[in-house]
Amino acid sequence: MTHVKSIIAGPRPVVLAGPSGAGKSTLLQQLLKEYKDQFGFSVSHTTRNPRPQEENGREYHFVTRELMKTAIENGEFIEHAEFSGNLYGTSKKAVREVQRAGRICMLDIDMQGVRSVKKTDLNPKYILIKPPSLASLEERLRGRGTESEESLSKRLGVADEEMKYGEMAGVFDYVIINDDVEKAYQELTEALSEEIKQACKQKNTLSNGTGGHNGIKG
Ligand SMILES: Nc1nc2c(ncn2[C@@H]2O[C@H](COP(=O)(O)OP(=O)(O)O)[C@@H](O)[C@H]2O)c(=O)[nH]1
Ligand SMILES: Nc1ncnc2c1ncn2[C@@H]1O[C@H](COP(=O)(O)OP(=O)(O)O)[C@@H](O)[C@H]1O
Repeated sequence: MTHVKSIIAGPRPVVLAGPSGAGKSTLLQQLLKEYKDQFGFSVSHTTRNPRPQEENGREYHFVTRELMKTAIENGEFIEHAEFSGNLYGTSKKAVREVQRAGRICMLDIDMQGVRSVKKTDLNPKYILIKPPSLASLEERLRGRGTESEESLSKRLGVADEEMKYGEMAGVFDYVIINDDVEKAYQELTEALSEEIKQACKQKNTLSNGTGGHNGIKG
């Protein structure tokens, strides 16, 4: 067991995993927009090249392999993995920053990352996002227009196995099939309803500064 709790205090984080193209980013973007005070994104490091709309420090910290390897050796990461020919990893700092802001930390990681996190005491809630079929996954990944044929086939090549692991009993707390995106989003907010309720309550308490009372005297 790797201990990370002692350096990362705060509410229980949430892991979103599922094959590339399942819709994790789409659902996360909607959640982080609607509940921007309640949830925060764990900005991972990666050695892959940024896509046209991506910004360094927002979607990822885009770094060289050399820099990332050194940081891993220095113990700066909770977990890391090689995916489709690139390194990806969650730094302790990324999670700490979200926790410090009083938000629930959302991690978007692959199945290797899930396996690694399970060996730590981070103890997140695990949510699996699945596409309705492998055919629709391919269609969506092609439609996104971000991948070369090589990268596409690498992603599809591991998707089936990733889902098989994800579907094993006890690995995930919730499984959401992202067929209709609005329905999937609703299921996600239901899976997080307790977190949303708690975070909103806490925010109200903080904003009126009275421990729950509305502050109006008399
Ligand atoms: N283990 C691990 N996986 C990550 C991390 N960040 C992203 N990933 C995963 O890496 C895979 C590829 O991510 P990306 O290149 O952004 O492609 P996309 O998920 O298809 O948009 C996805 O399965 C992500 O969930 C991380 O910090 N650790
Ligand atoms: N329910 C859905 N129906 C159709 N297309 C979708 C749906 N959800 C997401 N997409 C599209 O599929 C592609 C992959 O989604 P994305 O969120 O990037 O997946 P991931 O982050 O899991 O790799 C994107 O182009 C996105 O707009």
